[in-house]
Amino acid sequence: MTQPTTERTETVTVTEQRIDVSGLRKRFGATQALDGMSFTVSPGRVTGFVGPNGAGKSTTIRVILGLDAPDEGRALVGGLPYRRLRRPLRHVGALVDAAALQPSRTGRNHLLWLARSQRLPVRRVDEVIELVGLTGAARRRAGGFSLGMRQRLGIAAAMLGDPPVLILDEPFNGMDPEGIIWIRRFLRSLAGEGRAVLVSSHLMGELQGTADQVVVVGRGRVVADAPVDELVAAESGDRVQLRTAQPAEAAATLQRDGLAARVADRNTVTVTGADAQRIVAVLARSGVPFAEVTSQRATLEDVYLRLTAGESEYRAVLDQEQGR
Ligand SMILES: Nc1ncnc2c1ncn2[C@@H]1O[C@H](COP(=O)(O)OP(=O)(O)OP(=O)(O)O)[C@@H](O)[C@H]1O
Repeated sequence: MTQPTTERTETVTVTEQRIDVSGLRKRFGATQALDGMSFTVSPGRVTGFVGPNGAGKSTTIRVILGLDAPDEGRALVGGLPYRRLRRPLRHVGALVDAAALQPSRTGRNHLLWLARSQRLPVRRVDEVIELVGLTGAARRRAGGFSLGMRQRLGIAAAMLGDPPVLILDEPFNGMDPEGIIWIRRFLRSLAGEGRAVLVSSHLMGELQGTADQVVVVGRGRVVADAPVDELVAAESGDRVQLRTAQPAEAAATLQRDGLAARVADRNTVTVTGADAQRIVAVLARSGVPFAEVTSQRATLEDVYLRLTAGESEYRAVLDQEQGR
């Protein structure tokens, strides 16, 4: 029997919604915390949100969640400012301060209280407890939870309303290695379900395996906003390292073939702008011996350090100009 063509697939579970941050400015006394912050968090993607201390990440998240009002600009979730969402937990789940708990309450009671206050079904509480792997601990007092367990409880709270948009501020904090692996998979599965996920972090390594897109911020504005793969590929710049007992001959041979090769040390040559295959072919033809040819791939950490080092220099120059 043929299936009716109108039958809906079961994998689509959430409506697609995005976060739009545009031209946010916010001043605290003499500090310009946000200075034209603009970016989008798209559905079906994990977007990393990174930057040095004081760059404006938390302030941006607070503005998106309606906890701070911007002086200028706007932040929309699914096209609406947070304060206009009728049942906010159904639209956006957030982990902002995992320590904010009533310590005498059990983990489960904390979630029950939240669910009731937002008129969410009570059965959802046990679902999210299982989802974050807290089944064994949920009936214990939250005051005795480790930071990693509090993070899981905070993520459970964020998931209560089954929201299409998730905002997690430093979710890797306090997680043990097993917890980090769990959260990476969890974030990927949220994006796989079509949710828009914004994750702030200082751990670039974690984001490289997890985020599709990264928004790097400094001094209250966006410094870079690009797919992780693109940033890493651009940083890597087709750099290949060659191990050889005859570096001078190898470099000269490669240069004669039009390649940008230079001797790095007594048994290493670095080549840019060519792939390993071409380098091996040139050397094999000329008969110069070599031991190893390795493509050098940059990490997201390299990208981040370069981008934010620029920010620090800018800050130093600016501070000097302003006589600080
Ligand atoms: N309530 C406040 N009152 C005064 N200054 C504030 C307030 N909140 C933030 N700031 C300042 O605004 C700037 C941006 O801070 P924010 O916490 O948003 O940065 P961040 O990128 O989240 O930093 P971190 O990585 O350290 O959490 C900082 O200089 C901070 O000191």
